[in-house]
Amino acid sequence: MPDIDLATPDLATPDLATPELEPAGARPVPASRPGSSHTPTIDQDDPGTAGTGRADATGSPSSAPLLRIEGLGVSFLERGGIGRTRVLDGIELTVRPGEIVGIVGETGSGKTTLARAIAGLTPADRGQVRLDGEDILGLRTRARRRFRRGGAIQFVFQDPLRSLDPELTIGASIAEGMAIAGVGSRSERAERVAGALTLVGLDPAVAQRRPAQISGGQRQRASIARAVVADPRLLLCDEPVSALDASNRNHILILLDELRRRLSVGIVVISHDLSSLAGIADRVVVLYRGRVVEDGPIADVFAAPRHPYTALLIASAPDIHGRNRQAAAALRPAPAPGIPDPTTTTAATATTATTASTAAAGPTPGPRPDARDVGGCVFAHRCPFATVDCDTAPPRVEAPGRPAGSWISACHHDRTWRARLPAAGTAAADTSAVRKETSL
Ligand SMILES: Nc1ncnc2c1ncn2[C@@H]1O[C@H](COP(=O)(O)OP(=O)(O)OP(=O)(O)O)[C@@H](O)[C@H]1O
Repeated sequence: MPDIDLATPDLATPDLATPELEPAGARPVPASRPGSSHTPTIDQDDPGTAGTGRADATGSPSSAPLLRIEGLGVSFLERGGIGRTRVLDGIELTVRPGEIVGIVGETGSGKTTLARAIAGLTPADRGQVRLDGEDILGLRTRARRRFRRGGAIQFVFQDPLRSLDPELTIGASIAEGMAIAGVGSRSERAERVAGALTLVGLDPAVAQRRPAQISGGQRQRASIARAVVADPRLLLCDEPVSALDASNRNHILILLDELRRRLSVGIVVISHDLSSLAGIADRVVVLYRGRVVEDGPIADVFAAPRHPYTALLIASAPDIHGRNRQAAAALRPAPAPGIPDPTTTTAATATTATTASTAAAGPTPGPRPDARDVGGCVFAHRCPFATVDCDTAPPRVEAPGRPAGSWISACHHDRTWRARLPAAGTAAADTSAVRKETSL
């Protein structure tokens, strides 16, 4: 069995305690969310899944969806104002309470646009985004304002200074949303700020400091405190750890894992770092050129990807599969003009590809149309295994033997493409030894 370790070594380190954050279970569990009347249901005997509503090992849902996205499409006006560029198309996504869902994909694949569309910050052309059953895209102006003020969806950014004003104390930044919404008295707000700081592993005295007076890791905790003080149901984290050093990165990942358990909050994490996601996420959604190409339990997807693009992405991630470069080569066709290598594109080249309306010749004989224009697989134009079906039929293939909807691949050939890999690539592409480190 190949010796492939998906876990970031630090994530497996048993000593999780830092002056800022004690190990899960060591701190007294708060009686409620900060400032909330909700009481989290935490079973201390089962810290892995208790009270979270997480998908179980087979991927079957253990509670009703918190977030349900159906047929979401987003486009932007092209420069010059003529025509629109499709950035997201037909997105389907589900997040359950207490579940962490990772979103991965190359630069320009639409990850941030998806998060912004969920939060209503970027308008959608079509589709539905339901939070606890409520169609939040369909809200009219006043209702939408009320919904936003309610703070049910909160962002955590890569740069905490996007949510922490450098001129304000940490406490004032955390309390800002409550102050604007007129929530509670000054002292009640201060109490909630202290509760939120404690929840994220910071001393409440940090409230008196300014962002420049605390470390980068503490700033990211403070920005998470700002998010959780609003008692959110959904956290959207856009590259929350990519600006941090390895130690702080792990502490923030552990914190997110704790928060989903303690608060039953659903968490969407956008990340380029597949190994970080492997440590905490339940599910992974793989985006390519604005479409979901695979969506399933992260350990299963990373162990045996069903879509060739997912396989390429995983095989090309040196932090996961440094030894799998051969497999990446086997999965990667000769690049066609104008079509980026999904694992090496820059933002600029990805944009060019996203706006390209036709693709040049693919690896199979003859020129292929861009399948996006005819409803086929978005990867078909550069997939070594594509057939004519891939250019036209919209694929949505369930994993055999799994509950419906638990593991979807947008590949007609998900059961056969692996057998067509060259022998050298097949051996290296055998990712069955990949394991999800669950030592958190
Ligand atoms: N406001 C906008 N107007 C026009 N095009 C946009 C706008 N926002 C994003 N785009 C385009 O949409 C595409 C997807 O961008 P997005 O930022 O969602 O990708 P991403 O997957 O998050 O990329 P990255 O990993 O680099 O953050 C890109 O081609 C981008 O240039």
